[in-house]
Amino acid sequence: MQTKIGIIGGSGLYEIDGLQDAEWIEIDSLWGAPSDAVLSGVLNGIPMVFLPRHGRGHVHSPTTVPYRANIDALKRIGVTDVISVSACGSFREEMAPGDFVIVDQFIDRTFAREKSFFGTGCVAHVSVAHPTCPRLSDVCETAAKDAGVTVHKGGTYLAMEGPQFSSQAESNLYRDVWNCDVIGMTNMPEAKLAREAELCYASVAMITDYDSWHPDHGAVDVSDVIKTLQDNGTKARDMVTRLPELLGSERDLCPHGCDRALEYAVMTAPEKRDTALVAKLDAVAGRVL
Ligand SMILES: CSC[C@H]1O[C@H](OP(=O)(O)O)[C@H](O)[C@@H]1O
Ligand SMILES: Nc1ncnc2[nH]cnc12
Repeated sequence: MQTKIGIIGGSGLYEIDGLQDAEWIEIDSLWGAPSDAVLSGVLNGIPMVFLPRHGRGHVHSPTTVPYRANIDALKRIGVTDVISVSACGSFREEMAPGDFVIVDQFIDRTFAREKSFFGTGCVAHVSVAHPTCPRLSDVCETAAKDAGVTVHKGGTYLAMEGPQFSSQAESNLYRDVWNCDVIGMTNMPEAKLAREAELCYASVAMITDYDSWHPDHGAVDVSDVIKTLQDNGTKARDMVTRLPELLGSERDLCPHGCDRALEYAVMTAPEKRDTALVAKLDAVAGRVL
């Protein structure tokens, strides 16, 4: 199978460099309109698409990002590997602004978003015990290191609803009691939906601030985030240009089973399935329905 890379760019990453034959393509999704068109092209011989998570011009809030449409659109156009790049606050002194963290766990505290492609008439339960793909995460780690970034391998991402930042009490809870490493507002339900769509998913957290726990840094505000956003975006674009060579153009089955997540997940008896929902699931779950 041919690798096709999908980059979801968060705050500070609204474009990527070096795509050949690049064009913005509108993708129709049965799950509504994606955040924006996708920039589609070829990078170092491998097809790649880029989707700005908040849309060009930062139109969507973390709550209103159309997560299902985004993942469905990427699956629909043949993406095999999704790399999410996000601006995040840090709960660790050593994970400093400008560093990247390769996230491998999440605590999902979001509550105002649709979190599944499945539901009444087609129920499915996938495992998200290990929500990111280790193979793809390794590639991101190498690419970021090669781009000269200080990289921390592994970290727990607290996904909050937002759009307001956390209170100091919440920040302390997430850091001291829940042992989280970074905080952001967008990787959930994105990672869960990628798993439902049988896509390999890796998350690169670009640290912009110390949230609100750090005695020497005070409470985070958007100006803190913006200070490192531009530099982080430059590093992320460098990292992205290194991904194709590391991933390779031919792709075997994922050794961690991301691409087979639905194998035994669908519970609803075939004769009881809702035909309209099954039709909507053509790209995400057509393989097993
Ligand atoms: C601009 S600060 C808060 C905003 O930035 C992050 O966005 P993304 O995850 O898409 O990089 C964070 O999650 C918030 O949405
Ligand atoms: N401290 C923070 N909390 C939530 N999302 C963020 N994005 C960047 N910094 C953040």
